[in-house]
Amino acid sequence: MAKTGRTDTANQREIATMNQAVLARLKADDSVQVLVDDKLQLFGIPDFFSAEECERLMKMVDETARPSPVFDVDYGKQARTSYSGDLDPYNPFVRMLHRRMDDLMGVPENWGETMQGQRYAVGQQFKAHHDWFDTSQPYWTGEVALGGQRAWTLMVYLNDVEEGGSTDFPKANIAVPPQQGTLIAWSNANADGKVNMETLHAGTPVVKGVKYVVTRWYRARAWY
Ligand SMILES: O=C(O)CCC(=O)C(=O)O
Ligand SMILES: [Fe+2]
Repeated sequence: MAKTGRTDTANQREIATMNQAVLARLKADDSVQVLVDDKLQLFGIPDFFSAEECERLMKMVDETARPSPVFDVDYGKQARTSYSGDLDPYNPFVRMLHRRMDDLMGVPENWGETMQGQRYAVGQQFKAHHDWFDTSQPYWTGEVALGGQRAWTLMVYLNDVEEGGSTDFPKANIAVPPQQGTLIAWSNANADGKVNMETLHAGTPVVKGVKYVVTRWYRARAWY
């Protein structure tokens, strides 16, 4: 599991402000289901992407996905055995979906990272981790100078998985099953803008079939 934690106090304040606005917006949105609202804030929206959009994205993931540990941030040895890759941020279809997510959140496009696609074959998984950057890693110096911490996570399941592959939040005792088009969103921080350790989560091993997801992380300020 990645070491998690600090960010500077200015970034904490930015995250706290963002959190308040985003939480109010999501709770006022009829399409949004509140899945957890005590230890962490976790929301779900069925059919956020259409089946056609999911099919198109899965093809794009197949074109970009490579073994995750080779080029991604270090989540710890073998924590992540899926294949992953960033989608093309200039692709009009990707941008259209980015904007839909930004509108849900009520934040500018350049607060969101480019959607990252992931494909898990049978047996592949993403072991329990936090999405917060590991501040002990060399890449952190660059990240803090740019967008700061990953304040929010949005994830969309692109297909139904025959067996396995749920996203588990062990501290909140909830397992979200993959369902095509469903978006889940959670804040990685507490109200004070500091990391919420209860957001520990895992992509559990696929037992049968294959699993495709896209993830878009949001900072609390522009990162490009
Ligand atoms: O695939 C999942 O269910 C979880 C993925 C995840 O946690 C991540 O991409 O950070
Ligand atoms: Fe994650």
